[in-house]
Amino acid sequence: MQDCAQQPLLEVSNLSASFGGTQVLRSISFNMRSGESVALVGESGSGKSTLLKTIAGLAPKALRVDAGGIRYAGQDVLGLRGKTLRAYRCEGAKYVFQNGQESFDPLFSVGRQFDESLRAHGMRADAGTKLELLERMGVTDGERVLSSLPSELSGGLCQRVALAIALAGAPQLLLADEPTSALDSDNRKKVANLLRKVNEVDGVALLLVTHDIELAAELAPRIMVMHDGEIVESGSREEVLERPRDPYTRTLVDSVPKMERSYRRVAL
Ligand SMILES: Nc1ncnc2c1ncn2[C@@H]1O[C@H](COP(=O)(O)OP(=O)(O)OP(=O)(O)O)[C@@H](O)[C@H]1O
Repeated sequence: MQDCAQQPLLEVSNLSASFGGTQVLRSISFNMRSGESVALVGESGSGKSTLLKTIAGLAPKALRVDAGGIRYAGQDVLGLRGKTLRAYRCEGAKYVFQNGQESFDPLFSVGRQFDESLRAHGMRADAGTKLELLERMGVTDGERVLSSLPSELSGGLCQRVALAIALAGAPQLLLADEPTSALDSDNRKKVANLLRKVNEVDGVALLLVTHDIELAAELAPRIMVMHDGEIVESGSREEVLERPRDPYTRTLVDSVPKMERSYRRVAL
C-alpha cells in the first residue's frame, strides 16, 4: 500500500447501503488524512459498526452497497478481492473487535492464535518480536500471556493482546469498534492511553467508533455524529461538544451531565 501525501488516506463518498431493503447507511461522506484520529459517535443501531466493517473490508454478506464508494490510498476498497483484500485488512486498515476476548477462539492458546493470525496474512514473528509487540501494548509478562488460554486472561489484557496482533502488520489505519465498552474503568483508561500512543507516537491513523462521547473527546480532535445511518454533524471536538448544532448531538452531549474536559491534553 502506497502512502501518497497528495491524497487522503481514506475517502468515503456518498456511501449508501442496506440490509434486505432497509437502508442502514445514507450518503456517508468523509475523508481522513494519514495519522489523523477521528471518532464516530452515535446511539446503538445508528450504523457505526456497519460503516466501520464496510471500510475494513469485512461487511456482512447480507449488506448491499447501493451507491458510493470507499478509497484507501487511492484504491477502490469495495473492489478488493483475494490477496489484495487480505493485504489491505492487515497492512492497510485493521479492524479491532469490540471485545478483546471475542477476538480469540477459547480452545487455543493466545500464542498459537497470535501465530495463526500472522500466518493468515503471510507473516511470521519470532518469539522476541511477539514479546516486543506485547510490551508496546504494556504487556510485560508476555511469555505467560502467550501460553494462556483467552479465558485465563482479563478482558483488558485480551484487548491489549488483540491490539498487539492488530499492529503486527503495521497498518496505517486502525478501525477500533467500541474498544473499551467491555472494560472496567481502570482497563478503559489503559486501553485509551494505548490507542492515543499508537496514534500520536506511532502515527497510525485511528477511526474510533464509540457511543462513549467522553472517550471520543479524549482520543479524537475530530468527531462525527451518526444518527439513523447518516452523519448529522462533523467538526472539531470543541465545536461538536461545546456548540453542538444538531438537536441529536445536543441530546447526546447533554446525556453526559458532568463531562470532564478530559480532552485537554494529558501527557503520555
Ligand atoms: N448482519 C446484519 N443483518 C441484518 N441487519 C443488520 C446486520 N448487522 C446490523 N444490522 C442492522 O443494521 C443497523 C445498524 O447496525 P450497527 O450494528 O451498524 O449499529 P451500531 O451503531 O454499530 O450499533 P451498536 O452501537 O449497538 O453496535 C441496525 O438496525 C442493525 O439491526
